Amino acid sequence: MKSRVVTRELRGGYVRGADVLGGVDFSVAAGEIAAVLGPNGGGKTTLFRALLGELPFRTGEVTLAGRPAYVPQTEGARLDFPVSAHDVALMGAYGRTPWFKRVGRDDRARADAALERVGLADRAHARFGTLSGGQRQRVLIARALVQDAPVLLLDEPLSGVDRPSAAQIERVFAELRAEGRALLVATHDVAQARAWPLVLCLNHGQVAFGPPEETLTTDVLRRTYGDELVILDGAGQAVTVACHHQHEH
Ligand SMILES: Nc1ncnc2c1ncn2[C@@H]1O[C@H](COP(=O)(O)OP(=O)(O)OP(=O)(O)O)[C@@H](O)[C@H]1O
Repeated sequence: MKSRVVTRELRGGYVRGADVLGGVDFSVAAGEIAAVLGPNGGGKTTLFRALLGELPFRTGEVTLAGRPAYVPQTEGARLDFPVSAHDVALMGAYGRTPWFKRVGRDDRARADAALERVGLADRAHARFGTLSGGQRQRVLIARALVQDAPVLLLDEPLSGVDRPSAAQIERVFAELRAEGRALLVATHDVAQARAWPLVLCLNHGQVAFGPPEETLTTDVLRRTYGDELVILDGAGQAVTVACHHQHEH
């Protein structure tokens, strides 16, 4: 299968020489989804910034099928801007619109279609800040759909969202995979990662990369999170890591 993202010996950080990412090697093919697991400050967002070309210092190789779309956590979004869900989705078209042109009718239609895909056609004119956390997350995914990128980088898209939003988001993930896109999803949910074909475990450097049966072992999770955070089920299988994030719901 054709690779959409490949990194070789990727290192990088914010200050020259102080690597936050130390040697990351992985490859995600068209139609695949990879969970990116790691503790708080483990380097998940930094990896995404490296793939977006935004990191001040980077060495090694990154091969991408095209510019990736980044879907941030909705918690970081400003809620007081007077923008509608449609305005936010339309922002996905800005990257391909020259500064001297207005966003065209086609892109407006794409924004409508993207909101429809995430189940928010009826909220298109609602103010972004008045939507629920899960709905805002879906709008941010709609923005990425408008961008039409071959690779999507999503920062904890399922964390703290309501159940209907989570179901809708997972449906869209399945569609995006069927379209041959590659998805990297930062998550704290080990059980979720177990359901996906690939897992990348990061703790400043790469701890493991591969299918969940190889990567989600107790040993790997302990090296990723530290002993005290890994919770085992009756069969000794690591099921979760103690939550180190305070998410608002
Ligand atoms: N802009 C920045 N300047 C300097 N250091 C930074 C910057 N952003 C992050 N770091 C540092 O890089 C390291 C990795 O942070 P990063 O945000 O990538 O982790 P993360 O895995 O995404 O964590 P979280 O789960 O909290 O989102 C941390 O030690 C952090 O302090």
